[in-house]
This record gives sequence, C-alpha cells and structure tokens, in this order.
Amino acid sequence: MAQKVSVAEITKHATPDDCWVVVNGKVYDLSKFAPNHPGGPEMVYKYAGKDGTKTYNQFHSKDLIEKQLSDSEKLGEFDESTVTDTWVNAQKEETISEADPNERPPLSMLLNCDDFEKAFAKSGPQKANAYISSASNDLLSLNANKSFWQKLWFRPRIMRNVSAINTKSKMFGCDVIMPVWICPMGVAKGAGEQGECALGAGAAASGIIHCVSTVSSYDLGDVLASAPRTYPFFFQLYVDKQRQKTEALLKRLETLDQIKALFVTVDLAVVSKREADERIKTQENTASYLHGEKNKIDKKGAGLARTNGSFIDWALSWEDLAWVRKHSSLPIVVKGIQSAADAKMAMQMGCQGIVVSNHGGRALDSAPATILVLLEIRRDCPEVFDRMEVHVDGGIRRGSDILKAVCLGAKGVGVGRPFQCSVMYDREGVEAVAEILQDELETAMRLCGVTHLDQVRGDMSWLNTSELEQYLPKRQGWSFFGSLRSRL
Ligand code: HEM
Ligand SMILES: Cc1cc2nc3c(=O)[nH]c(=O)nc-3n(C[C@H](O)[C@H](O)[C@H](O)COP(=O)(O)O)c2cc1C
Repeated sequence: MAQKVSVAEITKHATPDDCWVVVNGKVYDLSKFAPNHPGGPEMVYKYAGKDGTKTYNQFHSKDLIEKQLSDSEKLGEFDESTVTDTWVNAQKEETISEADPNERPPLSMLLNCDDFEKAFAKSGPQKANAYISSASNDLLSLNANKSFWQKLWFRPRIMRNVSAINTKSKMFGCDVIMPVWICPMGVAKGAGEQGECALGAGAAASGIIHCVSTVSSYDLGDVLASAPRTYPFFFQLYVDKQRQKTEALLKRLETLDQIKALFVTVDLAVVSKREADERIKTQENTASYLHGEKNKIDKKGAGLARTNGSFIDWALSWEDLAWVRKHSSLPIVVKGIQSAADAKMAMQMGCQGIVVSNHGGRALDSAPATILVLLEIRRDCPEVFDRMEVHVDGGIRRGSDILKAVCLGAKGVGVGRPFQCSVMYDREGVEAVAEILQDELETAMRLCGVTHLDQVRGDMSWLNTSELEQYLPKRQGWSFFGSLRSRL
C-alpha cells in the first residue's frame, strides 16, 4: 500500500456501489464488503467517501479490517496533505457519546453483578448501554429470567462441617474454578477498549471460560492470545446465510486447539425489536446513507442490533446439525433451548450439550424464564441430564443462582450483561465480577451445608420449587381425564 490517495479522489467514491472509506489513515474500497458487513451495510455506507475511523475504532480492533479485506480492496495511504476545510467539516457530524473515565464509580464500590450494569448505565457510552441492556419488546422474558431465579428457595442443612469447600467443576472436559462461562456477546469493544480481549484475559485469570461470539469485535486469534497459550475457550456460532462462510470459519476453528466446544445459537432466526436500542437516535448510526438524508431514521427506529443479524440464516433446521458435524470435530452445544421437547431432540440428534437460553430476553418476548425450562426438562425428560451437558443462562446474577442451577442438574451457567459491562474496567473489571460470583457461590454453599458441587448436582431435595411449579406448562400429552382413564 505504498500509493497515496487524495481527498479529491476519495470523495468521488461516495455511493453504496462505489464506496471508499478512510480507516486509521488508510483508504479501503468497501463496495463489495459493505453488503455483508455483520453490523449491517448502512453502518459502512454512511462513511462512503469519508473517514470512518472514529466509529470503526469504537467497535473493532485496529487490524480487523486489514485481516478481512483482500489486497485489491486496500487502495493506499490517506494523503493528509490534500485535506481541505470541506473535508474536515464533512467529518464533524460524528457525535459519539464516549465514556468519561472520571465519571466511573471506583471498582471497589461495585459489590454485586447489578452494580456493574448500573455503573455502565451511568458512565458508559449511551448507545452501547442501550445495545447491551436492551431486550425484546416489553422486556417480559428479560425480567422473568431474573425474577424467577428469586422464586426458587433453598432447603438448607446445618452442622455439615463446611470449613473446606470446593467449587471446582468440569465443563466439556475443561477444568474450571467454578461452573461459569462468560456468555458470547457481540462487539464487546463498544463497552470498553479491550473488548473481548478483556473478557478472555479476565476469564483465564479467574479460572472460568469465555465463549467467544461469532460477531466479536476482535479477531478470534487476538482474543485467544489474551489468555495463556493453552487456556480453553468456547466458540459461539451463528450460521451464515452464505454457508461457505460458516464452513470456512469451522475449518479455522479446527486449527485452534484452545477452542473446546462449539455453541450453535439457534434462538435468533431474526433479530427482534429492542426499543431502547431503537430509541437512541442521537448517535452517528442514525444518519442513513440509503435514505438519502442525514440523521433520518427508518420507520422502526435506529437500532443497532436489528441491522446486525441480517447475515444469520433463518433457514437453519435440525437437519443442519449433521452439516455442522461434518465440518467440525468439536462438541456441539445447541444454545437457545426453550422447551423440554427440543432438549430431547438435541439429545436424540447426538449433541454433546445444550444451553437453556432465550438470548437474555433478546429473542422471543414471552419466551419462558430459563429456570422454568430447566425445571420442565427435569420433570419431563430427566435422562437428558445424563446423556449430555445441560447449561443455562439468563438473569443469573448471584452465586446462589449458580448453586440453584447445579441442584437442578446444570453442568454450568452463562453470565452475560454484568461481564459485558465490566469491560468498561478492562480485564480487572471482568476479574472482579468473577470474584464476586465465586465469593457468593462459596457463601451460599457454606450456608446451605454443601461442601462440593457434585454432592448436590441434580438433587432437587436441596430446593423448594413450589412457588415455580404453578408456572410450568402442563405435561405434553397429559390430561386429567387421560390420567384418570389410565388408572381405570
Ligand atoms: C472488515 C471490516 C469490518 C468487519 C469485519 C466488521 C465486523 C463487524 C461485526 C462482527 C459487527 C458486530 C455485529 C453484531 O453485533 O451483531 C460489527 C458492527 C459494527 N460495525 Fe463493523 N466491521 C468492519 C468494518 C466496519 C467499518 C468500516 C465501520 C464503520 C466505518 C463499521 C462500523 C460498525 C458499527 C457501528 C457496528 C455496530 C456495533 C453495535 O452493534 O453496537 N464496521 N462490525
Ligand atoms: C450485548 C449482548 C450481545 C449478545 N450477543 C450474542 C451473540 O453474539 N451470540 C449469542 O449467542 N448470544 C448473544 N447474546 C446473548 C447471551 O449470550 C446470553 O444468552 C444472555 O446475555 C444471557 O442473559 P444475561 O445477560 O441476563 O446473563 C448477547 C447478549 C447481550 C446482552
């Protein structure tokens, strides 16, 4: 890229079909790439014939663009000597609200997972907060996820000598200090400069596992390098409409021995409406090139999340698991199970695991709270817990929630938003969340009279589920008259 490209030349290429963009002092032809941009094409078109550095850097690692684009799309160095006043003024429309580090409460003041979400809401970039905290429509599943964990009560035992306790566990063959993985979450760089690298480094330092999202801000190689060379990770897969792209990704994963399981996300055939995200209209992404006018928002709003999912294949079906298996030797874990029937299906298809999840309330609103699905599986097809690893996420915010999940039979739990928000404090923030959960788990175990997690895994006698049972769906194919008939 020795050649220099002038402002006059760049501004000639300012349409979706002919889209040159300056990023970090270099000029790229993004015409072919933009329609496939995982964050949606409009994000890129907005910078056609302009400098997109500020926005790009907010969400992506510096070298991502260099790694992703072909040589013919790299046009040369930006010729600074040709900058004019018109060019400078044209770049001024960007109004990204940035986090002010001085506004942040000190890490030592944050005592629980909720504190991290509150701190981010107060001091993180407004748009990033809307993206992270939002969920579908009326937030019914988001709120139910969390509040239903609070409707499950322990049945503690006393005087059990809890001086020495052990939270160590195994998840997909990996030894962990406690059965927790950091949920896959897109574009973590929006929350803090180190993005997924903070999540990876923090997970490794804390002895838990980071599940890296398909739509990570950093290249997977960089995320893996944030941890010691042999430290394990999981990888989350969105199947791309262009299946050959997914095949290439799976091929790459085969070469990365740090990846120990493949979480295939199946609950987001389309991205739902997240109104908090749609309502933030003051940010730079609201100016839609395609709509022809600056700062014009489409009829649905200005949501980032909505445009991001356009590449996800909504034709995905159970038969496709055989295709995934053909291209991957990793344990296959179906993420997004929302009924006992589908848990059973995954087991019958020979999957190694499932994650009971409704995408943190970001997929179907009114999807059941994940703890209810876990209870339903235990009631209707308990054999699932013996045949594969059952994991759960959604609203898990306390160490005691982890213990409850384990008593229900879970091998591990995913924690999402608190970790994403902790990235505002870099790796130290991630470690702090893990430390809080570890401490709370140990305390809950001691106060319950439990010394080792294997002692209680799948043992419902430690729980009182009465309050929740009224919310469980009726058994499939079960009816009062049917059961009466069978007794006659
Ligand atoms: C080769 C280059 C690029 C790659 C591989 C890439 C990849 C991605 C990915 C994976 C996402 C996350 C989607 C999700 O959360 O579902 C994303 C989001 C985004 N990208 Fe890019 N991108 C590239 C270039 C650019 C450029 C040039 C710009 C702007 C100038 C840009 C702006 C954005 C924005 C604003 C988002 C939205 C973040 C959010 O959802 O919160 N990207 N991109
Ligand atoms: C900001 C954000 C981004 C997410 N991105 C992804 C993703 O890329 N892939 C995925 O499978 N799930 C994604 N999820 C869902 C999480 O993996 C997880 O299921 C959910 O956040 C768990 O709920 P919790 O946040 O209440 O702990 C995302 C969730 C959030 C909050």
